[in-house]
Amino acid sequence: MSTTVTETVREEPQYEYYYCDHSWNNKREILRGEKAVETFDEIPLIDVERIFSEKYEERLQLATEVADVCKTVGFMYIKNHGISQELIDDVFKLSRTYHDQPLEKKKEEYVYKSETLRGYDIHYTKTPSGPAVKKESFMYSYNPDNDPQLPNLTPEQREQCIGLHNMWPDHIPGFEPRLVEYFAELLKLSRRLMRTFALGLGAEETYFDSIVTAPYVSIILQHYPPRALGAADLDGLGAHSDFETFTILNQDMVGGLEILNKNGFYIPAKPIRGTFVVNIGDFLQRISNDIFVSTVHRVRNTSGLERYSIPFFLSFNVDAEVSVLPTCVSESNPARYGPRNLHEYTARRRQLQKEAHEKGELEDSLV
Ligand SMILES: O=C(O)CCC(=O)C(=O)O
Ligand SMILES: [Fe+2]
Repeated sequence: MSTTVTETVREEPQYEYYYCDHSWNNKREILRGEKAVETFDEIPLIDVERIFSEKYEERLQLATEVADVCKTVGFMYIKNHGISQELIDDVFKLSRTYHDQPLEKKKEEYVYKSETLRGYDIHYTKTPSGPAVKKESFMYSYNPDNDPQLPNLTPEQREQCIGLHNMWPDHIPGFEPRLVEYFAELLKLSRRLMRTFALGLGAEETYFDSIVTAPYVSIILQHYPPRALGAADLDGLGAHSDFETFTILNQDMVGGLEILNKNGFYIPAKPIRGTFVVNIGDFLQRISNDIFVSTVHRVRNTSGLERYSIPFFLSFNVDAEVSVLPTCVSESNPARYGPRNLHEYTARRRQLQKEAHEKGELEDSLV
């Protein structure tokens, strides 16, 4: 009898639940035992120096390598990306300076003071001795006035660039100018990478150029304190997929980011100095007709140290209706999705967040 019970339990499919499309009801089956498939157990490192090459053949070769990883892992480290280590070190210093301030000071830029939810946010977890900070963040977004490639916008298009309403802690010397400089550098890199993805999906290199002229982009200065003793939630950031086109993540040397492989194992994205982690988001998966994969990941800071990371999320221009790429469909594999405006989707997300906050319903935020 007991054997039968054990076997029944073993046969039950198991799922990893994750946050996507406004809900935690998304699940991936964990493929173990006989169901296990070939999957990754490490994150590839790609030298992207060829992104700057004058030779089309070299850029194409890089795009093919990158696309192989986007189809299987959805995550990669990139090195030789052209962004100075001095600038990277400076933005981490500024992030530490910001987060080291007293809570009341940080709340001067509290997201719920802002129409567009830019600024400071904080999440707590329960512990036997009361709430403990799980993660806090400072977010800022694309401001067309700071784009090194100034866009030509109508007043309506300009008004939709929510980074015009960024909130800055003016009392921290150099904070805004250095972070704006970092944003501009990453914007340039991301436009190059978008070309690499276009090529990797079999399209013209410039396929996306006209819809990343004034894109919706955000940077978050994330701070994960060491996990509190007896914390109800082991995650600093729960399992989720990113919803934009792709993310360029800059992490410090502490570690804690983990990537879910197909057999349900979380693979650590160990920090490698001088690299960024780049991962595909849901929207690029969607418009690639699921050829590229948006992989679930989470952050668990078990180090006992403060952890800082700085993700950069790239979307398209606010008025871009984007369809599945023609190169990703065929007669036998038609488009699985219709056109979508990612900006409307993100506006809806902000609206839901605001409503949940007003009702005091944010599940893990006891603010
Ligand atoms: O902090 C990290 O390493 C990852 C952050 C992340 O996944 C996110 O903000 O979407
Ligand atoms: Fe993420």
